[in-house]
Amino acid sequence: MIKIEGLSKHYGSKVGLKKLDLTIQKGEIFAFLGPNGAGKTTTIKMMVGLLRPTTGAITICDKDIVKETIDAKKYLAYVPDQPYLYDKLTGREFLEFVALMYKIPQSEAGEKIQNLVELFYSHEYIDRLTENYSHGMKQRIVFSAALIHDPRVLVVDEPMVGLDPKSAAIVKNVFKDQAAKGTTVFVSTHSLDVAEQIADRIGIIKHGEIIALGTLEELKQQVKKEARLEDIFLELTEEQSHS
Ligand SMILES: Nc1ncnc2c1ncn2[C@@H]1O[C@H](COP(=O)(O)OP(=O)(O)OP(=O)(O)O)[C@@H](O)[C@H]1O
Repeated sequence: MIKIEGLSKHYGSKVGLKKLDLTIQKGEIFAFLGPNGAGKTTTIKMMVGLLRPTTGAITICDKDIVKETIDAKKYLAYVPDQPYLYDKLTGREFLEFVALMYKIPQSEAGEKIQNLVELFYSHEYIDRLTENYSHGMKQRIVFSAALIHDPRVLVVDEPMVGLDPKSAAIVKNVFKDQAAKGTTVFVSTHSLDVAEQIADRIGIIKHGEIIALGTLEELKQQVKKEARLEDIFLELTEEQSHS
């Protein structure tokens, strides 16, 4: 479970996030949408302990990410929008390294890695140096690394950027499978289709504030019409014209 209370972030005089209260339940897939510069990455970086909040608190499975960082991170997995790997390691060596970081016994790590290779269809390239991987191959290894310690909370920034349809389908299925196992999945995305297809609830943020929150059906009621998520998003995030 993720609990966010009174969260804000100021960059000097600039406000990146105003005041966010949000709880995401165990087993829920939450899609975080918003136009460029709305505050999505700011929120995510605070959730995963990469940025200090100006005010407020975030707990990951009841562990405060600022005060109990290591404990919170044991439950957490984060997939950033850009996949960073070590060029001179193979995919398998990278996963072995991550398993070691999480203190997964060597006797278990091999089988876990093999299961992830199967889940992400990475057999063909897992034993090649990652410097020769495409973006999509790298992203699949990063997802595998994120899941290796069986996280209870998975936070993903822009999962579909640069993925081909097969990789995108794999990732969407992984989100659904993870949620079915009880993992909380928080996904920031510009892909309204992805949000529509997989999210249990959707939050739309604009200028650092949540302006809509609920299931797709609830958002439809908010704009009082039978609309696609794209129409709802455009209506809610449209700038007021100043005449
Ligand atoms: N390090 C920083 N210093 C100053 N302002 C920042 C910094 N990082 C973000 N901001 C500002 O905070 C606001 C929110 O930015 P953020 O990157 O969180 O938006 P976003 O919703 O992730 O956008 P995008 O969809 O374009 O990635 C923007 O106005 C941005 O200019």
